[in-house]
Formats: sequence, C-alpha cells, structure tokens
Amino acid sequence: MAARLVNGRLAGGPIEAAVDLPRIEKAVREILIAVGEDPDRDGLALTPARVARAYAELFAGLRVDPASVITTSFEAEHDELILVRDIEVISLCEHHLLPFRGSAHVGYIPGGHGRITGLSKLARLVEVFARRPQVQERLTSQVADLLLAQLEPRGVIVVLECEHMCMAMRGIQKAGSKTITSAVRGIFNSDAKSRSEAMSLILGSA
Ligand SMILES: Nc1nc2c(ncn2[C@@H]2O[C@H](COP(=O)(O)OP(=O)(O)OP(=O)(O)O)[C@@H](O)[C@H]2O)c(=O)[nH]1
Ligand SMILES: [Zn+2]
Repeated sequence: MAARLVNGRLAGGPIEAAVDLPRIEKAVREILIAVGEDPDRDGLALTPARVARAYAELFAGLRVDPASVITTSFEAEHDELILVRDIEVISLCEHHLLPFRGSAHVGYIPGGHGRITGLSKLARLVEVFARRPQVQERLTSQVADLLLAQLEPRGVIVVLECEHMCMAMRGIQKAGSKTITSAVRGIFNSDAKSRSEAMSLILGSA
C-alpha cells in the first residue's frame, strides 16, 4: 500500500522511515551548540528529539506518491468550474526552512472524457506537496500538473496567497506582505473569459 498522509503523519508506511531521526537529532544538537546554547540544560535536553519528530511530520510529503492521493474519481456530470477556495496551506521555504502560510484555491473544469474527484482530494494534494521543502511557485504548479495528468480536465487553475516568514522574521523583515502565485493550464490559458471568471471567484469579487 502506498504511504498516505493522515493528519500530517505518514500512514501505511513506517513513520521511522519518514526521515533519519537520529541524524536530525545530532544535527540539531550541533546547531544549539553553534548558536551558543547549552543543549544539555533542562529545557533543551529533549529538543533535538522533538525537532526530529517535527521534521518527520513537516517533510512527510516527500515519501508520498502524489498520484496515490486521488483514490476516488467519478464520471463527470458537470462540465463547468469546480473550485475549492481557501484551503489552508503551510509549507517550509527551501531557502531558509522557515514557514510560509496562507491559502490555496484549486479549480478545474472536467473534460469530455474526464473525471471528477472528491473535493477533499484537492486539499490532500496541496498537503502532500506542501510537506516538502518548497518554493511557492513550484508548489502551485505541482498541484496544477498533477490534477491535469490524473483527471484530464479541460482546464486547471491554482492560486496560492502566502506570507513568508523568511521575509517577516529576518532579512528584509517586512511582515504582512503576501505573495500570489498562479498556475493555469488548458482552457484557462487559451480562454481569457474563463480565466477571469475563475479569478473573480477565487479573489472573492464575484
Ligand atoms: N521565488 C521564491 N523566492 C522565495 C521563496 N521563499 C523564499 N524566497 C526567497 O529566496 C531568496 C533567497 O535569496 P538569497 O539571496 O539566496 O538568500 P538571503 O541572503 O537569505 O536573502 P534575503 O532573504 O534577501 O536576506 C530570498 O529572496 C527569499 O525571499 C519562494 O517560495 N519563492
Ligand atoms: Zn525563505
């Protein structure tokens, strides 16, 4: 059975195989020493092990085959837009391993011979790709491309709006800025009217 994500944890595959826990523990201990902390003091003694378990959850998506997410699909009796808006997304940027978080909006128009899938599968797909070291652009297009390949829809549109902690907590230190990325495929590329209708629904202006 392929590994699946259940509440952020790997199921159907051994959790200890998700990441190399002892190696992360060792590395975190080294980081604590390098920043001038005492890794053996009371509050920190269990921290390397905690961080290792946290990384097992945060990167569990690396061990999941995204193609296994869409387990149910049905014959399409609907040939217009299906959109799930405001899917919570939290990922880690691959440059600083700091979180970025916000919303994903995932829509598609089923194809002539295409299939539709359960609505929750769209959110599960976002989750699998988010639980990897990411850049927002790649996360956005991975969701779009997987849906395109699996459901053969007439079009796919994915929009992410996220705030990046690496821009808020450090570096330029601009909290509150939002990065918006989109990936449009099929009819949404060729037909400006379909695209702008979907965009207005996504941005809440329709
Ligand atoms: N395109 C893109 N950039 C990202 C994402 N997450 C973080 N970044 C950016 O990645 C860049 C890495 O830039 P570098 O110059 O290599 O690293 P840095 O010196 O830490 O950069 P500063 O953040 O500007 O201090 C930064 O500009 C981040 O804002 C993302 O999802 N997509
Ligand atoms: Zn970053």
